Amino acid sequence: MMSLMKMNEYVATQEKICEKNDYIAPRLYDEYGVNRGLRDDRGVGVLTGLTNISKIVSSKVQDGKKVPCDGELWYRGYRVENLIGSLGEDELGFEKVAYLLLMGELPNAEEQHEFERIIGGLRTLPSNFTRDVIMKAPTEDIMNSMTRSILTLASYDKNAKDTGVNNSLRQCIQLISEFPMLAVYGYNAYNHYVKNDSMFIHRPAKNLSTAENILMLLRPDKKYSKVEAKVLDTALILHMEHGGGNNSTFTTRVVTSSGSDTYSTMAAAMSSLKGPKHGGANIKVMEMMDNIREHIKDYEDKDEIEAYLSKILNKEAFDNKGLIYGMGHAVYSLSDPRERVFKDYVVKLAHEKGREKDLRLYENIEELAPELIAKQRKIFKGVSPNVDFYSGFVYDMLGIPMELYTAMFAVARIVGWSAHRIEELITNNRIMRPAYMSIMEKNPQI
Ligand SMILES: CC(=O)SCCNC(=O)CCNC(=O)[C@H](O)C(C)(C)COP(=O)(O)OP(=O)(O)OC[C@H]1O[C@@H](n2cnc3c(N)ncnc32)[C@H](O)[C@@H]1OP(=O)(O)O
Ligand SMILES: O=C([O-])CC(=O)C(=O)O
Repeated sequence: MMSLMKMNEYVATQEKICEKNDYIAPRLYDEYGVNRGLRDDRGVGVLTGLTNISKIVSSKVQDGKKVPCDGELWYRGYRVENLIGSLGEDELGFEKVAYLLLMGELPNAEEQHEFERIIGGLRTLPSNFTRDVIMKAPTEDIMNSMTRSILTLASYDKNAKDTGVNNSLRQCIQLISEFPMLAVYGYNAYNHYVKNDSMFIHRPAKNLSTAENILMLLRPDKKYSKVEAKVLDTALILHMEHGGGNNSTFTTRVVTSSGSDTYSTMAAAMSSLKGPKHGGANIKVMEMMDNIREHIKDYEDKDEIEAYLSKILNKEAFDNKGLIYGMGHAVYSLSDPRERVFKDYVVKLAHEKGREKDLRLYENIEELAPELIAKQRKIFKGVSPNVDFYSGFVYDMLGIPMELYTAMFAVARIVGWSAHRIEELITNNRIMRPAYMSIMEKNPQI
């Protein structure tokens, strides 16, 4: 077999050839009227579908002109903050909101109880699945581990290929129940085999909610407080759904439209979500914050913080990608409503846990970064902190390990993906096939 060094040398040379042959001048996109990233030059997405599942508002019309406004997120006709606010102090809402998104209407008490009983009853994996699949080849990349598990679960489903609506709904509900186990057990395997820590695998409880199960499965003593369960439950509700155009949900709709099965569709959506510009940003924010802490002496010194953020933007620091993670959004302009809900929890938890110093650093970045990005980039719609600027800080204060942050997003977003798969199956029935303008030159020599 070729050595890694030789292979690296080979691809370093070939990379230059690819760069020469694959380069397309940005001006050609304007010339041919092609919207890069399926968005126009003001960042507005190309219209590709209709949905009843959720609505995102980021601008309104004032005196006949479209102007940016504070962000709003609606699930099936209800504002997400109102849904969260309508729950009792100790009431956990993941299952109720999941029912709303999947079925299109709020459940009555009996329907909710039945749905919770079904979700609870499905919290089980095939015999030896944890040992034979999850424990094999442990990795810190829990999204990869989960994706592998999802694809393998197809082999245990006698009806895996049936893409009918009712079979797909059954598979989606089953995966929603199984995701917390795939995530936590994947982490447990990594924690033991890679980090040399102790191994424990708790069984999930039928009568506990999704958030409680996650905390219980994660902790050696299975204990958690009501407040911790409430905070995690809220985080999951906030991450459940975000329209048809976000990268992973669009992936769900594209793959569904080809007639593929539920397992393959969800595996594709997972692969999209883990990207650092999408769901993977929650891990990146934490890595970036660690990096900033290492390079900043005074968390109160705004000049020092600004200078380091400038270096990040100029690709001279952190991962040299030029992005300040947790900032900016493809749709929101002035604010992301979910960030505001997270911020309330962050403030409460940071005081309880003695993390005020960290909170100050976050708040200073929250204040400085949008202005800096707006100064250095071409931003038409405004830039503000997104849902994941604070989510990692919250998870950290709940004792959830960083490797699981994007997986927590997936545990929630599979609900939205499922709703969109069902909507696509019921309403569309046409393969998605956009066009690419070919600028290739024909070579008549052979
Ligand atoms: C759950 C979620 O998916 S929320 C998003 C999570 N992602 C992140 O936090 C990663 C950091 N943020 C980003 O990369 C971007 O803001 C995205 C991917 C979320 C949205 O990207 P876009 O819609 O292309 O943003 P927008 O149109 O406002 O960008 C305009 C310019 O500002 C840049 N920009 C936007 N956000 C940032 C940022 N946080 N840091 C640096 N530059 C940024 C864009 O790269 C673009 O630059 P370019 O013209 O040189 O290509
Ligand atoms: O909508 C998007 O582009 C990103 C997303 O999924 C979210 O913010 O939850």
